[in-house]
Amino acid sequence: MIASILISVAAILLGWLFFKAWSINQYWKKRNVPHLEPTLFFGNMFDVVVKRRTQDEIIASIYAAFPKEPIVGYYHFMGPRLIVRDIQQIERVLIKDFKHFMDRVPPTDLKTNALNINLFGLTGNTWRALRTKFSPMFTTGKLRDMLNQVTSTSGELVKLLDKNLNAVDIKEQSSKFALDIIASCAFGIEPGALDREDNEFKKEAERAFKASPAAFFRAMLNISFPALAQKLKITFLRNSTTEYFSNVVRDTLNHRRESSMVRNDFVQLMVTLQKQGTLDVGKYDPNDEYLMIDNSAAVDEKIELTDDILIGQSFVFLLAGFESTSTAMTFACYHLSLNRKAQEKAREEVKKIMKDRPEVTYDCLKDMKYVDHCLKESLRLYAAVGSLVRMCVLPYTFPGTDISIEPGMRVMIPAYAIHRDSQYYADPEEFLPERWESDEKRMPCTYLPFGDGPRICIGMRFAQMEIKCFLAKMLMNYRISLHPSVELPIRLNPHSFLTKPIQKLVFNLEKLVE
Ligand code: HEM
Repeated sequence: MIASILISVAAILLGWLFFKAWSINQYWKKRNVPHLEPTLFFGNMFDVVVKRRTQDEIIASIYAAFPKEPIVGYYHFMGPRLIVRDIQQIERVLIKDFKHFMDRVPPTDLKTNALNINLFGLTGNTWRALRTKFSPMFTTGKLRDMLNQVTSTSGELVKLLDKNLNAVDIKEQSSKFALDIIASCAFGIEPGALDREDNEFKKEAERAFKASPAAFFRAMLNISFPALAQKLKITFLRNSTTEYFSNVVRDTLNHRRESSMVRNDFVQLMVTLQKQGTLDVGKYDPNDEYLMIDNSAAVDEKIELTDDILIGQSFVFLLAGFESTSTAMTFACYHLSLNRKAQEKAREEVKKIMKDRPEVTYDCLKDMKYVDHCLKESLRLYAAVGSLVRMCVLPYTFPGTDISIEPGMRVMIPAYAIHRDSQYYADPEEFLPERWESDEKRMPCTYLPFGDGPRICIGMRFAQMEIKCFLAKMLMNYRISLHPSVELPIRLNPHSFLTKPIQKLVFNLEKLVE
């Protein structure tokens, strides 16, 4: 008797679950929005789970399936979302109608975790107030001051690489380089300190970013079902990781305040910001304009810069700037190794600019135009973030369409697909740095490795400076070729949050002597 009641209850529950999943899958059909047929529970993301394709590759195939549609629907597991295909509509979402699409995620509980108070995840006016405070940290003047930390770390990198030139795992080496720079600039740790294998900071960072089924599950839950993740108290990172990094920044902040020590890094700028309430922008530079967001719609939100807020920002610089930068360095080496002519041309440029100069300066990097084009082209083909996300925060009707959305709807900008669309790039699959030589302006919002609009990557130029410095050192010191063991074409890892190859990219380095 009890068994049959239990079986009936289970059957009803199961039936309800299937009905719920089925009715979610009717969302776009009911609204007459074009979409591909989803599967129950997985929506259009089944291939991600079985590691067949990445989220961005799936989005690109949906993008390709509707060449005439400005906007299409899809299902991110059990969440209906939109993909904006049309460039003018994308420009509206990212820039012109930004006030409707200000956030990426729903507001989080800022009290439970200091690291939640960071620029990437913050919402609404709190984000805006903080972004305005932190933007001056990334102006040309401040980056120039920080270059020293980058160049001294790049010297260490060459010493490290010289020890073994065969089958070099560039991702591993560039990760050490990027981590050392972030540790030095955002956590106030001396450059080179991470060279020791037993370094605690390095161990913790490696643990935090290690790809594992548990990490994939935590990331998926937080991205796809943030409300559920909050309820279950499952965060992106383990509590021990949060505690460790919070303590490092807290100790550094206290030390800087108590001692007379001054260093050119983000920690110092944060201490000044906390003391004065603002940062001096310094000399006007047109390159800084991208940081000066339109604040006309901002409510004058007063934000007290507590230590927790500063900790959150140091941490997001690590979270947003470590893996993305080292992956971009690896992909740039990959493209240069397969395109020998481009590699030689880039090397000639670097050698010419660096002739009779002991060290790379900010102006040297600025003059390396071809290296810049190689980096731009590499990021076009493999942008670390292949799909930008915005959440609708005010009801919106896409102009010229019947598609209306309500707050809470996620809208995806398919950067990976746009970067490979022959409408915007001739021979889109080819690595052609020369395409960036012509000065004529590209259509807005067709090049998005750092996003666009008021929420564009705040660290864009810091990252470009760091990667160009890395490439300049690599080109001056080594001829780079792909190790014959690397299977081509490369495949992307569907279980990685960022665009990353599934196979290890290893290289042979030939030492160049002057
Ligand atoms: C190659 C390296 C990097 C790439 C490809 C990259 C890419 C991106 C992208 C695509 C976004 C989202 C933009 C949008 O939604 O429109 C973003 C946001 C962000 N990035 Fe980066 N990033 C890189 C390096 C860095 C570095 C080095 C830092 C810090 C030092 C950083 C800090 C941030 C922050 C704080 C945000 C959130 C900005 C906001 O919402 O106001 N990133 N990045």
